[in-house]
Amino acid sequence: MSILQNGYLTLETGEVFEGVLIGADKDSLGEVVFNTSMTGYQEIITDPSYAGQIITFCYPIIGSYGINAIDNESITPALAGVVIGDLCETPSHYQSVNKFSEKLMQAGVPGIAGIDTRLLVKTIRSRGTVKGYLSKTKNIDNLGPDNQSFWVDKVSTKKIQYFKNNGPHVVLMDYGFKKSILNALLDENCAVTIVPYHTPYEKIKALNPDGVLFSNGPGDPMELKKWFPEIKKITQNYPTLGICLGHQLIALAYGAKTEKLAYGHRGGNHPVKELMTGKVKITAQNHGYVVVDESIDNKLFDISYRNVNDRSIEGLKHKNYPIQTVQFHPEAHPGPSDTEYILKDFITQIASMGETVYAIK
Ligand SMILES: NC(=O)CC[C@H](N)C(=O)O
Repeated sequence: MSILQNGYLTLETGEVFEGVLIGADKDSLGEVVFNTSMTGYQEIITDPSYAGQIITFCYPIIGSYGINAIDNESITPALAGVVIGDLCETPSHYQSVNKFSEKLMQAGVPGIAGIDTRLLVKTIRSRGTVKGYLSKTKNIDNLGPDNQSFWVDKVSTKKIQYFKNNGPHVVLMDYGFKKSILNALLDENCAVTIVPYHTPYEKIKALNPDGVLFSNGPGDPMELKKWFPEIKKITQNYPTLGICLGHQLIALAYGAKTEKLAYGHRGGNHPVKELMTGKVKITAQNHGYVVVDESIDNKLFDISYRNVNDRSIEGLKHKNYPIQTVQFHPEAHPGPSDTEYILKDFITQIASMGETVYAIK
């Protein structure tokens, strides 16, 4: 049992929040973001897309249903820290095997509890996403060593992994994929090959996939600029689905631009409108960047989904190639599964295309 120690979250804009340190005993610098989901803290802290970020949980009590053995989205949490209101140290759930604070400790992730998260979120909303420093001391003048890093390289697989199955073969381009994406493919009987993010077209071709899925992942999509030509080539040769970072990368590979949102979309209740049908779906989201509306070549792409709150781009469909991309998370986890049909439709599509080869335009 550790002795509670006071600590501080210092924002680069000067605000200081005092609380109690939890988790790993170390200082940490990261982009301070917030997630509005009411449940799903385990999936959130293990989602590799949060690498390098300090997550503020808007829900006031964290830890009440513990940590279970099945809901991790990756083996090692990559986030820089967590900020919470009340910490529950007496979890109650039949599947719970661990406490939230112990999970943080084991994962080497520092955190701070007892924070007025409403005030912190209001501050981020007015300032835009800011950097913050978690530490035992106030660091108003010095935010500590910068942890700027190419996070995709840190969280992507180092070696090719293959999952045998009877259904269509999907290559999963791993920018820091969530386990739920792999599970959704395996549940539909897909054979899956997970490949590192820098895998070129020729190597993908040698794997002979029926379709390619570009995963979610951390950081600024422009960091992957060097690989845009290969990404474009892959999408011109295989039916493609892009999720979140994958969506941004495909848009960029075709000449669109991305920009940073003021404070991102992170939560489990983001309404998006499917433009073809006018139907609104409630989606799980976690992104700080977005594809710039005016930068999309409307001779190449149709906009398939828009966010109902801010009208930002939530999905694209290529006019000639079987390429579909979504900014939100059809695999859910945590959050609603209203859009899981997107993954199912992709698998049905690649299964029905079989050996079809289509000419590059
Ligand atoms: N979940 C993701 O794939 C996030 C994509 C990207 N890192 C962003 O923040 O916009």
